[in-house]
Amino acid sequence: MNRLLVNGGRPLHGRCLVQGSKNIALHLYAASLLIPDVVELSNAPDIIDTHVCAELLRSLGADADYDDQRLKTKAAGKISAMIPAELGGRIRPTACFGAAVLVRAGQATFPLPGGDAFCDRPIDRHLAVMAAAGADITLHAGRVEATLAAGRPQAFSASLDTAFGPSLGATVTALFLAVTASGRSVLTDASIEPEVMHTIEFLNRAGADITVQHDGRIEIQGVDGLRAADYTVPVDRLEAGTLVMATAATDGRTTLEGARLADFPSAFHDAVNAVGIEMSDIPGGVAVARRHDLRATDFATAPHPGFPTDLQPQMTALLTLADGQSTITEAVYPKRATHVAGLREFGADIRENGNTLTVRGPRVLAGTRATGVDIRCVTALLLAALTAAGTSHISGVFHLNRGYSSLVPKLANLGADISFSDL
Ligand SMILES: CC(=O)N[C@H]1[C@@H](OP(=O)(O)OP(=O)(O)OC[C@H]2O[C@@H](n3ccc(=O)[nH]c3=O)[C@H](O)[C@@H]2O)O[C@H](CO)[C@@H](O)[C@@H]1O
Ligand SMILES: C=C(OP(=O)(O)O)C(=O)O
Repeated sequence: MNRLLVNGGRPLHGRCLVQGSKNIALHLYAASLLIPDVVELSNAPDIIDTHVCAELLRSLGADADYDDQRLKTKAAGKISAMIPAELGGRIRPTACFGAAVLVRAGQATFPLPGGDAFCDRPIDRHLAVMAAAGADITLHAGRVEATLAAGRPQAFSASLDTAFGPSLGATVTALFLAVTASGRSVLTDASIEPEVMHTIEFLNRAGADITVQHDGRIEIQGVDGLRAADYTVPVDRLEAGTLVMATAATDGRTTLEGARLADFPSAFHDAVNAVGIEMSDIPGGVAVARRHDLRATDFATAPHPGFPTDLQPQMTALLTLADGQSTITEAVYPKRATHVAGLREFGADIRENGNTLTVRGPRVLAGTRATGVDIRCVTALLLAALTAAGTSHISGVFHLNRGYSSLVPKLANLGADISFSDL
């Protein structure tokens, strides 16, 4: 079933449960490799990336069993230094896994990151942090080889800044290298994405000594080892944000169970509020509905609590329905515009100039055939299809399944006319 068949124009109504966060879960899976004892991660989403990570953990010598939204790991024995390309090349936090392997095995060889291919995924900050922790590093034929001369990371100081702001992934890599390093490490310009904050909370629960200072510095006092821990993967703010936009796009009224207003970054609230979407905390979830007809707005993606880059394609789709001209600036991944061609197939009026998209609306979208080439691209096309007049065929379901466990049945339960198709 590699296509979606959508008959658009049906408002979404009702309640649906938001899944556990893909991007937080992936970093927790990598962190579990640091812990020789049992780790239980509950509310772990049943998505392709979870299964790839479980297989990766097993290939490295750890136990990893996924069942009923729970990943249980035990990395007690010898950890292999080699992350295979066919697994590490399919997910994004590959260098974070590489750092965990380096800590456990004293050496690591890993491929360049996979995940969505909407633009380059540089790892220079990850490698700089590994070098600062005492690793010798070579990069050859798309593989990194890292060896800790002392067998164990040394304490270090590092900035996690990039030309596009603090690196989420490199901050997690730095945390992994510092938790059991000999001495006190200091991270500056560190990312404060929820992925980082939850990884810190999880590691501290496992016995790490990590403190986030008022000025944003992260200080890590190395400990001798980590102990068994469990953690509940928090709500997926990206699935929740997608459902907020799907509700507004179809002029529906939904309750997103398990979510709270505090789960969404402040810039997301600002943008949806400007567009005319009402969100409120109610018992058990967040209620969503339009406050008035959709209005154009301008926004830029930015690190947390900025507008998330992973919701930019969906917001672009929504703004095609809004009255007026919207300007969208993609400042985290300047080339993240894979959704534009597909949205134009639906009749959207979008101009692209560098990292800026200009959307003119409102457009009456018409059902079409379109192909999604990455997770949020296919999600944006799905949003367009939910509102378009007539039937749409969306290809690229694989990408959807990488990140959403059951978005399609959820939308169907809310009243969308959507199904999988072989056609
Ligand atoms: C801050 C931010 O929004 N990070 C996003 C990033 O996380 P992810 O961890 O994948 O990427 P980073 O946060 O590290 O990347 C942020 C920016 O820094 C650059 N960079 C990164 C590492 C490095 O060594 N050198 C370098 O230049 C990247 O190209 C990017 O432009 O992609 C994920 C998937 O879309 C999103 O969920 C995250 O929200
Ligand atoms: C781009 C994303 O993830 P990945 O990097 O895992 O493809 C995303 O979650 O939107």
